[in-house]
Amino acid sequence: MRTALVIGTGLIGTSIALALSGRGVRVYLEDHDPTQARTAASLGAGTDRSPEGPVDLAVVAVPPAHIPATVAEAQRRDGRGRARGYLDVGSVKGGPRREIEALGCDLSTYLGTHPMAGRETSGPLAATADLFEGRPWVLTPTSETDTEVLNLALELVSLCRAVPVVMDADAHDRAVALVSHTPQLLSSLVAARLEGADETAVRLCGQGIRDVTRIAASDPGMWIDILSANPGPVADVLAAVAEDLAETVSSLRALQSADDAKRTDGAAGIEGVLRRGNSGRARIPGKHGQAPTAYETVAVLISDRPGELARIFADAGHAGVNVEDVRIEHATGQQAGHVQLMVEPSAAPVLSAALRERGWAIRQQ
Ligand SMILES: NC(=O)c1ccc[n+]([C@@H]2O[C@H](COP(=O)([O-])OP(=O)(O)OC[C@H]3O[C@@H](n4cnc5c(N)ncnc54)[C@H](O)[C@@H]3O)[C@@H](O)[C@H]2O)c1
Ligand SMILES: O=C(O)C(=O)C[C@]1(C(=O)O)C=C[C@@H](O)C=C1
Repeated sequence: MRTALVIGTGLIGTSIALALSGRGVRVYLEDHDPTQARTAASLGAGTDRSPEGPVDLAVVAVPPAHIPATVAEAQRRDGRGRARGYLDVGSVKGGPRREIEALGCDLSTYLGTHPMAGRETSGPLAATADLFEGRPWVLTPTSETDTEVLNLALELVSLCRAVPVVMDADAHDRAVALVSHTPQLLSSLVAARLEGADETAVRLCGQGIRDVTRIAASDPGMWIDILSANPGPVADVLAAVAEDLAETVSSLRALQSADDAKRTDGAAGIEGVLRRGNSGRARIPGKHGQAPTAYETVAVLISDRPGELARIFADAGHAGVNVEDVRIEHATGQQAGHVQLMVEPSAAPVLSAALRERGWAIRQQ
């Protein structure tokens, strides 16, 4: 692929454009808000001038409700279309595809796709070239899809260092209802309990609630669009969660009972939920889609000043230890926090000893 047109230069469009530009593709940037395209261009994602003729691939990265009309307009521009192939990156696939078909689009040059990577922030300034590295990128070809367009999509996925996954559009929508759309709502529901909560309670927020509510900071406008395009499958999963919730409430009420037998049942109910949670969590794939790996955490106290993280990673590198994952736990009301370095279990004692030797304070886990 030599040229690409990205329509919609927000978080996802600009991240794709940065990855493509970084690998030598000439990228044209377009947005209905020209300041977004200009910002993306200033970040090095490409040019905000219009291409003179058709490009190899047009990537439509606008909100789901605008995808069908945007694909149709791009295919029809100047009677010859703006590209050899068109793909969208929307979070829902079945409904938009049916609308694209209803608009009379050419289905041979269109392919619906969905990169399973994102963030809770929007816009070009939140974009990064490595957003998709090692992440699944769903492709939903049908018997009508041209091989050339599928190959262009595979090349795009490979240039973004993602992992292609081929799925049927409706199966995709049921899967993301489970692994993305319901989690978004549950995160929002937990965070919503804090809205009117007492300040004394809110001040106690620790890492657990921060983990559970990170995506509650997402843009409501984008999510209304996503959920409106996939309401049935999300309602099905949420209804199953609601049944579990009702049972969990009963178990907790039983635990309040004076009757021993009821308390035993209540404890068994709660234990059941927690254990099912353990086994569901254990199924989440590890880095780069590999089997889940149990890493050991080395927690190091760091102060909040420039260069601390760089220094700790350099010291881990000198010790010959590969840091597999990292998290930062900020201490309330202090200019300090703990950086949690996740490493292979055999590397944990080596890393702890090396960091202690270099003066770092290690917290026992
Ligand atoms: N945010 C995520 O985590 C994520 C992950 C994967 C896929 N997606 C999908 O990617 C798409 C873009 O999401 P985002 O997070 O980058 O949103 P964003 O809000 O950061 O960017 C969307 C951009 O599209 C522009 N736009 C809106 N309507 C347009 C139109 N008709 N023509 C041209 N430009 C238009 C907006 O001005 C904005 O710059 C959505 O379809 C979303 O479902 C999002
Ligand atoms: O990490 C996040 O912030 C996300 O929620 C990204 C996430 C997801 O649920 O995995 C959100 C919606 C997109 O359609 C794809 C990715």
